[in-house]
Amino acid sequence: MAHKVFIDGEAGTTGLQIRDRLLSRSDIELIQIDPARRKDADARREAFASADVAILCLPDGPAKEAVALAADLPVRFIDASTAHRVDPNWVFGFAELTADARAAIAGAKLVSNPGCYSTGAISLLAPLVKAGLIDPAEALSINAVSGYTGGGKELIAEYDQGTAPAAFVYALGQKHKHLPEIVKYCALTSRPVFAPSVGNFAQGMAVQIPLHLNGQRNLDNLRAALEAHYAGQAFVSVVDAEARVVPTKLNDTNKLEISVHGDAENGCAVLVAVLDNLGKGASGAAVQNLNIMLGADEGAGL
Ligand SMILES: NC(=O)C1=CN([C@@H]2O[C@H](COP(=O)(O)OP(=O)(O)OC[C@H]3O[C@@H](n4cnc5c(N)ncnc54)[C@H](OP(=O)(O)O)[C@@H]3O)[C@@H](O)[C@H]2O)C=CC1
Ligand SMILES: CC(=O)N[C@@H](CCC(=O)OP(=O)(O)O)C(=O)O
Repeated sequence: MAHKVFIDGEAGTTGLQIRDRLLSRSDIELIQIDPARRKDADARREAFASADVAILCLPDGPAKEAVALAADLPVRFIDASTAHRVDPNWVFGFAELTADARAAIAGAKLVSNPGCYSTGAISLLAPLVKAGLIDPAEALSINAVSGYTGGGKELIAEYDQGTAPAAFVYALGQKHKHLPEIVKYCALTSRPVFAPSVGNFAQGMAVQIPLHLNGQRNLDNLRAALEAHYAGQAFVSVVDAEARVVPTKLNDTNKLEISVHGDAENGCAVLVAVLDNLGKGASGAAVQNLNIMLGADEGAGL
Protein backbone atom coordinates (compact mmCIF):
# COMPACT_ATOMS: atom_id res chain seq x y z
CA MET A 1 0.00 0.00 0.00
CA ALA A 2 1.23 3.48 -0.86
CA HIS A 3 2.55 5.74 1.91
CA LYS A 4 0.43 8.85 2.42
CA VAL A 5 2.38 12.10 2.34
CA PHE A 6 1.04 15.61 2.94
CA ILE A 7 3.16 18.60 1.88
CA ASP A 8 2.05 21.54 4.01
CA GLY A 9 3.06 24.66 2.04
CA GLU A 10 2.88 22.76 -1.25
CA ALA A 11 2.48 25.98 -3.27
CA GLY A 12 5.75 27.49 -2.01
CA THR A 13 9.21 27.22 -3.52
CA THR A 14 10.35 24.21 -1.47
CA GLY A 15 6.95 22.53 -1.44
CA LEU A 16 6.56 22.61 -5.20
CA GLN A 17 9.98 21.08 -5.71
CA ILE A 18 9.19 18.27 -3.28
CA ARG A 19 5.89 17.65 -5.03
CA ASP A 20 7.71 17.40 -8.39
CA ARG A 21 10.03 14.77 -6.95
CA LEU A 22 7.16 12.68 -5.54
CA LEU A 23 4.45 12.97 -8.20
CA SER A 24 5.52 10.01 -10.30
CA ARG A 25 6.16 7.68 -7.35
CA SER A 26 3.85 4.67 -7.21
CA ASP A 27 4.82 4.02 -3.58
CA ILE A 28 3.57 7.46 -2.50
CA GLU A 29 0.08 8.92 -2.44
CA LEU A 30 0.02 12.69 -2.05
CA ILE A 31 -2.67 14.10 0.19
CA GLN A 32 -3.88 17.47 -1.01
CA ILE A 33 -6.23 20.04 0.40
CA ASP A 34 -8.28 22.62 -1.44
CA PRO A 35 -5.79 25.43 -2.18
CA ALA A 36 -8.34 27.96 -0.89
CA ARG A 37 -8.21 26.22 2.52
CA ARG A 38 -4.43 25.77 2.66
CA LYS A 39 -4.11 27.98 5.74
CA ASP A 40 -7.24 26.64 7.44
CA ALA A 41 -6.41 24.81 10.68
CA ASP A 42 -9.26 22.29 10.34
CA ALA A 43 -8.34 21.37 6.77
CA ARG A 44 -4.68 20.94 7.69
CA ARG A 45 -5.51 18.84 10.76
CA GLU A 46 -7.62 16.55 8.59
CA ALA A 47 -4.67 16.16 6.23
CA PHE A 48 -2.30 15.44 9.13
CA ALA A 49 -4.76 12.85 10.44
CA SER A 50 -4.73 10.90 7.18
CA ALA A 51 -1.00 11.23 6.44
CA ASP A 52 1.80 8.86 7.39
CA VAL A 53 4.34 11.65 6.93
CA ALA A 54 3.82 15.42 6.65
CA ILE A 55 6.52 17.61 5.13
CA LEU A 56 6.40 21.19 6.39
CA CYS A 57 7.46 23.76 3.80
CA LEU A 58 6.34 26.77 5.77
CA PRO A 59 7.82 29.75 7.58
CA ASP A 60 8.97 28.94 11.14
CA GLY A 61 5.80 30.18 12.92
CA PRO A 62 3.32 28.15 10.85
CA ALA A 63 5.67 25.12 11.09
CA LYS A 64 5.45 25.25 14.89
CA GLU A 65 1.68 25.68 14.67
CA ALA A 66 1.46 22.65 12.38
CA VAL A 67 3.22 20.42 14.88
CA ALA A 68 0.94 21.67 17.66
CA LEU A 69 -2.14 21.04 15.48
CA ALA A 70 -1.14 17.39 15.07
CA ALA A 71 0.29 16.82 18.55
CA ASP A 72 -2.02 13.88 19.32
CA LEU A 73 -1.80 12.28 15.87
CA PRO A 74 0.57 9.48 14.76
CA VAL A 75 1.76 11.45 11.69
CA ARG A 76 5.55 11.77 11.37
CA PHE A 77 7.06 15.11 10.39
CA ILE A 78 9.86 16.39 8.21
CA ASP A 79 10.25 20.12 8.81
CA ALA A 80 12.09 22.11 6.11
CA SER A 81 12.01 25.28 8.21
CA THR A 82 14.45 26.50 10.86
CA ALA A 83 11.93 26.01 13.66
CA HIS A 84 13.20 22.70 15.07
CA ARG A 85 16.77 22.27 13.86
CA VAL A 86 18.43 22.60 17.24
CA ASP A 87 15.50 21.16 19.19
CA PRO A 88 16.75 18.06 21.07
CA ASN A 89 13.42 16.31 20.46
CA TRP A 90 13.99 16.38 16.71
CA VAL A 91 16.47 14.32 14.69
CA PHE A 92 18.69 16.47 12.46
CA GLY A 93 18.12 15.07 8.96
CA PHE A 94 21.61 15.09 7.52
CA ALA A 95 22.08 11.45 6.49
CA GLU A 96 25.81 11.77 5.74
CA LEU A 97 26.73 13.60 8.95
CA THR A 98 27.50 10.64 11.20
CA ALA A 99 27.62 6.84 10.94
CA ASP A 100 24.37 6.48 12.89
CA ALA A 101 22.44 9.37 11.28
CA ARG A 102 20.46 7.14 8.91
CA ALA A 103 19.28 4.84 11.70
CA ALA A 104 18.19 7.84 13.75
CA ILE A 105 16.26 9.32 10.79
CA ALA A 106 14.70 5.94 9.95
CA GLY A 107 13.28 5.55 13.44
CA ALA A 108 12.27 9.15 14.07
CA LYS A 109 8.82 10.69 14.32
CA LEU A 110 10.29 14.20 14.07
CA VAL A 111 12.99 15.03 11.50
CA SER A 112 14.31 18.52 10.87
CA ASN A 113 15.85 19.23 7.47
CA PRO A 114 19.14 21.16 7.61
CA GLY A 115 19.31 24.68 6.17
CA CYS A 116 20.82 25.23 2.75
CA TYR A 117 23.91 27.20 3.80
CA SER A 118 24.18 24.99 6.89
CA THR A 119 24.29 21.86 4.76
CA GLY A 120 27.35 23.26 2.97
CA ALA A 121 29.08 24.59 6.08
CA ILE A 122 28.40 21.51 8.21
CA SER A 123 29.50 19.18 5.41
CA LEU A 124 32.91 20.89 5.48
CA LEU A 125 33.42 21.57 9.15
CA ALA A 126 31.95 18.62 11.04
CA PRO A 127 34.28 15.91 9.66
CA LEU A 128 37.34 18.12 10.13
CA VAL A 129 36.47 18.96 13.74
CA LYS A 130 35.94 15.22 14.34
CA ALA A 131 39.30 14.45 12.69
CA GLY A 132 41.06 17.00 14.93
CA LEU A 133 42.06 19.23 12.00
CA ILE A 134 39.86 22.12 13.11
CA ASP A 135 39.83 23.18 16.74
CA PRO A 136 36.22 23.68 17.98
CA ALA A 137 37.34 27.01 19.46
CA GLU A 138 38.99 28.22 16.25
CA ALA A 139 38.00 31.64 14.88
CA LEU A 140 36.28 30.53 11.66
CA SER A 141 34.56 32.42 8.89
CA ILE A 142 32.04 31.23 6.33
CA ASN A 143 31.34 33.05 3.08
CA ALA A 144 28.64 31.98 0.67
CA VAL A 145 26.79 32.89 -2.49
CA SER A 146 23.26 31.64 -3.12
CA GLY A 147 20.74 31.80 -5.91
CA TYR A 148 17.76 34.01 -5.13
CA THR A 149 15.22 31.20 -4.70
CA GLY A 150 16.82 30.75 -1.27
CA GLY A 151 14.84 33.82 -0.23
CA GLY A 152 11.48 32.18 -1.06
CA LYS A 153 8.57 33.72 -2.94
CA GLU A 154 9.25 37.31 -1.88
CA LEU A 155 12.84 37.47 -3.12
CA ILE A 156 11.91 35.54 -6.27
CA ALA A 157 9.27 38.20 -7.00
CA GLU A 158 11.91 40.97 -6.66
CA TYR A 159 14.12 39.26 -9.24
CA ASP A 160 11.18 38.46 -11.51
CA GLN A 161 10.13 42.11 -11.44
CA GLY A 162 13.69 43.25 -12.14
CA THR A 163 13.81 45.37 -8.99
CA ALA A 164 16.52 43.39 -7.19
CA PRO A 165 20.25 44.20 -7.50
CA ALA A 166 22.60 41.97 -9.53
CA ALA A 167 24.10 40.78 -6.25
CA PHE A 168 24.04 41.71 -2.57
CA VAL A 169 25.76 40.73 0.67
CA TYR A 170 23.47 40.48 3.71
CA ALA A 171 22.97 39.18 7.25
CA LEU A 172 26.26 40.79 8.27
CA GLY A 173 24.79 41.57 11.70
CA GLN A 174 25.71 37.94 12.59
CA LYS A 175 22.21 36.81 13.52
CA HIS A 176 21.65 34.55 10.51
CA LYS A 177 19.22 31.74 11.33
CA HIS A 178 21.64 29.02 10.22
CA LEU A 179 24.39 29.83 12.74
CA PRO A 180 22.89 27.91 15.70
CA GLU A 181 22.67 24.64 13.74
CA ILE A 182 26.18 25.09 12.32
CA VAL A 183 27.57 25.59 15.84
CA LYS A 184 25.60 22.65 17.27
CA TYR A 185 26.26 20.00 14.63
CA CYS A 186 29.93 20.90 14.15
CA ALA A 187 30.40 20.91 17.95
CA LEU A 188 31.97 24.36 17.77
CA THR A 189 32.65 26.35 20.90
CA SER A 190 33.19 29.62 18.97
CA ARG A 191 30.58 31.11 16.68
CA PRO A 192 31.84 31.50 13.10
CA VAL A 193 31.56 34.85 11.31
CA PHE A 194 29.07 34.32 8.46
CA ALA A 195 28.84 36.49 5.32
CA PRO A 196 26.26 35.20 2.83
CA SER A 197 25.37 36.82 -0.46
CA VAL A 198 22.82 36.46 -3.25
CA GLY A 199 23.45 36.64 -6.98
CA ASN A 200 21.14 37.08 -9.94
CA PHE A 201 20.68 33.37 -10.63
CA ALA A 202 17.74 31.31 -9.47
CA GLN A 203 19.26 28.35 -7.72
CA GLY A 204 22.59 26.87 -6.69
CA MET A 205 25.10 27.90 -4.05
CA ALA A 206 28.76 27.79 -3.05
CA VAL A 207 29.79 27.87 0.61
CA GLN A 208 33.43 28.77 1.30
CA ILE A 209 35.49 28.44 4.46
CA PRO A 210 38.94 30.08 4.42
CA LEU A 211 41.51 28.37 6.65
CA HIS A 212 45.16 28.93 7.49
CA LEU A 213 47.31 25.83 7.23
CA ASN A 214 49.53 24.98 10.20
CA GLY A 215 51.77 22.23 11.58
CA GLN A 216 48.73 20.07 12.15
CA ARG A 217 46.83 20.50 8.89
CA ASN A 218 47.82 20.69 5.26
CA LEU A 219 45.97 20.48 1.96
CA ASP A 220 46.50 16.72 1.77
CA ASN A 221 45.23 15.76 5.19
CA LEU A 222 42.23 18.10 4.89
CA ARG A 223 41.22 16.38 1.67
CA ALA A 224 41.99 12.91 3.05
CA ALA A 225 39.82 13.47 6.13
CA LEU A 226 36.90 14.67 4.00
CA GLU A 227 37.31 11.77 1.56
CA ALA A 228 37.39 9.26 4.40
CA HIS A 229 34.24 10.74 5.94
CA TYR A 230 32.23 10.68 2.71
CA ALA A 231 33.57 7.42 1.26
CA GLY A 232 30.74 5.42 -0.31
CA GLN A 233 28.15 8.21 -0.14
CA ALA A 234 25.93 8.57 -3.20
CA PHE A 235 25.16 12.26 -2.79
CA VAL A 236 28.24 13.82 -1.16
CA SER A 237 31.67 13.59 -2.73
CA VAL A 238 35.10 15.21 -2.69
CA VAL A 239 36.23 16.48 -6.09
CA ASP A 240 39.39 18.10 -7.45
CA ALA A 241 39.78 21.85 -7.04
CA GLU A 242 38.86 23.70 -10.22
CA ALA A 243 40.00 27.22 -11.07
CA ARG A 244 36.40 28.44 -11.17
CA VAL A 245 33.83 27.14 -8.75
CA VAL A 246 30.39 27.49 -10.30
CA PRO A 247 27.51 27.60 -7.77
CA THR A 248 24.96 26.37 -10.31
CA LYS A 249 26.95 23.27 -11.20
CA LEU A 250 24.75 20.82 -9.29
CA ASN A 251 21.37 22.38 -10.00
CA ASP A 252 18.42 20.00 -10.09
CA THR A 253 20.39 17.29 -8.33
CA ASN A 254 20.59 16.14 -4.71
CA LYS A 255 24.37 16.24 -4.87
CA LEU A 256 26.90 18.16 -2.81
CA GLU A 257 30.52 18.45 -3.93
CA ILE A 258 33.40 19.41 -1.71
CA SER A 259 36.77 20.71 -2.87
CA VAL A 260 39.92 21.79 -1.04
CA HIS A 261 41.76 24.75 -2.58
CA GLY A 262 44.84 26.66 -1.52
CA ASP A 263 48.59 26.96 -1.60
CA ALA A 264 50.86 25.02 0.74
CA GLU A 265 53.71 27.50 0.37
CA ASN A 266 51.56 30.47 1.35
CA GLY A 267 49.85 28.46 4.08
CA CYS A 268 46.34 29.40 2.98
CA ALA A 269 43.37 27.20 2.04
CA VAL A 270 39.70 27.50 1.17
CA LEU A 271 37.22 24.67 1.62
CA VAL A 272 34.26 24.83 -0.75
CA ALA A 273 30.90 23.06 -0.88
CA VAL A 274 28.65 23.39 -3.93
CA LEU A 275 25.01 22.33 -3.81
CA ASP A 276 21.60 23.28 -5.13
CA ASN A 277 19.85 25.25 -2.39
CA LEU A 278 16.60 23.70 -3.60
CA GLY A 279 18.17 20.24 -3.98
CA LYS A 280 20.46 18.93 -1.23
CA GLY A 281 19.80 22.28 0.50
CA ALA A 282 16.04 21.74 0.82
CA SER A 283 13.71 19.61 -1.30
CA GLY A 284 16.19 16.91 -2.32
CA ALA A 285 17.26 16.43 1.29
CA ALA A 286 13.62 16.28 2.40
CA VAL A 287 12.88 13.52 -0.13
CA GLN A 288 16.09 11.68 0.88
CA ASN A 289 14.92 11.83 4.52
CA LEU A 290 11.42 10.71 3.53
CA ASN A 291 12.88 7.72 1.70
CA ILE A 292 14.96 6.76 4.74
CA MET A 293 11.94 7.14 7.06
CA LEU A 294 9.76 4.98 4.78
CA GLY A 295 12.43 2.33 4.24
CA ALA A 296 12.40 3.09 0.49
CA ASP A 297 15.42 3.28 -1.80
CA GLU A 298 17.27 6.34 -0.46
CA GLY A 299 17.74 7.76 -3.97
CA ALA A 300 14.15 7.26 -5.16
CA GLY A 301 12.88 10.36 -6.98
CA LEU A 302 16.26 12.07 -6.67
N1 LIG B 1 13.99 28.33 -0.57
C1 LIG B 1 15.03 27.65 -0.10
O1 LIG B 1 16.10 27.56 -0.70
C2 LIG B 1 14.92 26.95 1.20
C3 LIG B 1 13.81 27.10 2.03
N2 LIG B 1 13.76 26.41 3.22
C4 LIG B 1 12.68 26.60 4.19
O2 LIG B 1 11.48 26.05 3.70
C5 LIG B 1 10.39 26.80 4.25
C6 LIG B 1 9.56 27.28 3.07
O3 LIG B 1 10.41 28.15 2.31
P1 LIG B 1 10.11 28.55 0.84
O4 LIG B 1 9.48 27.42 0.14
O5 LIG B 1 11.35 29.13 0.30
O6 LIG B 1 9.05 29.72 1.09
P2 LIG B 1 7.92 30.29 0.15
O7 LIG B 1 7.67 31.66 0.65
O8 LIG B 1 8.27 30.08 -1.27
O9 LIG B 1 6.68 29.34 0.48
C7 LIG B 1 6.09 29.25 1.76
C8 LIG B 1 4.70 28.67 1.59
O10 LIG B 1 4.11 28.54 2.88
C9 LIG B 1 2.76 29.01 2.76
N3 LIG B 1 2.30 29.43 4.07
C10 LIG B 1 2.68 30.52 4.78
N4 LIG B 1 2.02 30.58 5.94
C11 LIG B 1 1.20 29.50 5.98
C12 LIG B 1 0.26 29.00 6.90
N5 LIG B 1 0.02 29.64 8.06
N6 LIG B 1 -0.39 27.85 6.60
C13 LIG B 1 -0.18 27.21 5.44
N7 LIG B 1 0.69 27.64 4.50
C14 LIG B 1 1.38 28.77 4.77
C15 LIG B 1 2.86 30.13 1.77
O11 LIG B 1 1.60 30.42 1.27
P3 LIG B 1 1.32 31.67 0.31
O12 LIG B 1 1.08 31.01 -1.00
O13 LIG B 1 0.13 32.34 0.86
O14 LIG B 1 2.51 32.57 0.31
C16 LIG B 1 3.80 29.56 0.74
O15 LIG B 1 3.13 28.78 -0.21
C17 LIG B 1 10.96 27.97 5.04
O16 LIG B 1 10.94 27.68 6.41
C18 LIG B 1 12.36 28.07 4.49
O17 LIG B 1 13.21 28.60 5.47
C19 LIG B 1 14.74 25.52 3.54
C20 LIG B 1 15.83 25.36 2.77
C21 LIG B 1 16.05 26.13 1.58
C1 LIG C 1 19.06 33.68 -0.19
C2 LIG C 1 18.37 33.59 1.13
O1 LIG C 1 17.67 34.50 1.55
N1 LIG C 1 18.54 32.49 1.81
C3 LIG C 1 17.91 32.27 3.08
C4 LIG C 1 18.28 30.90 3.51
C5 LIG C 1 17.47 29.90 2.77
C6 LIG C 1 16.40 29.40 3.62
O2 LIG C 1 15.24 29.55 3.35
O3 LIG C 1 16.84 28.93 4.75
P1 LIG C 1 16.52 27.55 5.37
O4 LIG C 1 17.33 26.62 4.65
O5 LIG C 1 16.93 27.71 6.78
O6 LIG C 1 15.10 27.38 5.34
C7 LIG C 1 18.41 33.21 4.16
O7 LIG C 1 19.53 33.64 4.12
O8 LIG C 1 17.64 33.41 5.10
